[in-house]
Amino acid sequence: MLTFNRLAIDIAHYRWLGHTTWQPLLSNITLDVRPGELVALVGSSGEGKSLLLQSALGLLPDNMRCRGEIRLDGQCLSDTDKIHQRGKTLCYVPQGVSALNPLLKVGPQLQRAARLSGVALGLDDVSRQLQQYNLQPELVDTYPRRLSGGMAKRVLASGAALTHARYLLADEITAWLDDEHACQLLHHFKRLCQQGRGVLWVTHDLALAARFADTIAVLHHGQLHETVSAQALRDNGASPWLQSLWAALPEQQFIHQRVPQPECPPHA
Ligand SMILES: Nc1ncnc2c1ncn2[C@@H]1O[C@H](COP(=O)(O)OP(=O)(O)OP(=O)(O)O)[C@@H](O)[C@H]1O
Repeated sequence: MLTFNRLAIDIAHYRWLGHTTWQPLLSNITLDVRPGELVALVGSSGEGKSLLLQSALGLLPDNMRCRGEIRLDGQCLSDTDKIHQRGKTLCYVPQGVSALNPLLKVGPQLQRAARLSGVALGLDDVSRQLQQYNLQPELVDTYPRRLSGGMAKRVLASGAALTHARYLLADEITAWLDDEHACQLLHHFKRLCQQGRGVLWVTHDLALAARFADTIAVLHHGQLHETVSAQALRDNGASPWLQSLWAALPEQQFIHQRVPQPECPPHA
């Protein structure tokens, strides 16, 4: 199990004469991702969702510090462990497509990512994987600059799935995708979960989260506001605030009601 235990992330503010103050971005985040589970992490833009994923991989920028614990199968990860697990046990699917190396063709790039997790693949294997993600197999022989934004997102996601990493930390994998491609991609990720992998998926799409995730974790004002099963949300069992956001989605016929303040205790 991948566990964030009372995780906090602070940002440094440098002042005169080398004096530094730390401003909290996230505090007291406790969240589990179990093998076989798809956890959706939702929250407003700038809440710190991407940084939370990056903290597990030792990828926080130099001007940030992380407190609390990140545990893998019960064992607390040191900074060195995080670097060691990166790409092997924990695979990051970044939000930006600039993560693809512009100087390396897609096929060798995905082969390299798989190799890091201990899987040796031929270009034929990569082509087949691309086809499963509705991409042309010839893309193995293509440089990333020839991919559209949505194609590049699917290349990144399909590449992560090719690795043998037990946990995928997937940052907005469905952004820039139409509904059909987004659902196809999430069906693939659900299948990875059925095979025993754990996925922590950052998204702004509550409708997709309610449909595909097992658990939904909501960040608000630097805290974990609530963690609820997607089934509970669909059954009207989440906090009044989250339930109202859900009810206001087009998929729910925009049921209009006053949105309670998120500060209300859940289920108040
Ligand atoms: N190197 C940095 N120095 C200072 N602040 C930073 C740095 N990187 C990110 N931030 C700030 O940290 C906050 C959280 O960023 P993060 O990318 O995690 O947000 P997010 O929840 O993923 O947002 P979005 O949904 O828009 O992708 C933002 O306010 C961002 O400006």
